[in-house]
Amino acid sequence: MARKPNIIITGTPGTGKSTHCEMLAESTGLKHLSINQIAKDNNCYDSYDEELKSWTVDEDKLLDTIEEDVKKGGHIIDWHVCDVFPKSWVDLVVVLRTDNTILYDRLKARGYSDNKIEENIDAEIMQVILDEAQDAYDQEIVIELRSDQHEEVESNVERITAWIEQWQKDNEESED
Ligand SMILES: Nc1ncnc2c1ncn2[C@@H]1O[C@H](COP(=O)(O)OP(=O)(O)O)[C@@H](O)[C@H]1O
Repeated sequence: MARKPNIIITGTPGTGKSTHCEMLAESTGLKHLSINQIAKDNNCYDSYDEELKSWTVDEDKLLDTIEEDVKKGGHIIDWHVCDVFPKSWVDLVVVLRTDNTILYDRLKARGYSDNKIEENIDAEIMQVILDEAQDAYDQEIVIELRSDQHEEVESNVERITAWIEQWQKDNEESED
């Protein structure tokens, strides 16, 4: 059977990663890997950041935990960090982008502290994650999609689904 692609859905917290991943997993049958949840379930942490009130992830332990599964293909990786996954694992990187004022409201609604909101809004303005994605992976596989409005979730998912179908066709052909 043909291999299925691995896709990273990344972006600043609140841009809509898990919303997109859930819908995409439903429409494609690819498996949604919520990295925050996996890190928590497998205790892949190394230290606690007092200022941000969150744990920092032990990336080596995290990669060891998911390697065997991800290498088989067919996974949607959902995390705000994208540049730690080996290039050979990754077929497409989607960076979600959200308008600052919309993102502010989403993070406020989530109950984030002012510090944490400010840090995330600054990262979105500076396009930190897009830069990281473009530095870590080939330009052709990194795409940037808007995630301001609900309708965009659906159109983005359609676009990624079409990309997956094309990828699978191309890969079947190259197997002949
Ligand atoms: N494109 C969008 N339009 C409107 N609301 C959105 C959109 N994407 C996400 N949301 C909402 O924003 C909040 C954060 O989305 P979520 O998927 O949890 O983000 P992330 O996983 O990137 O932190 C949720 O309440 C979600 O319903």
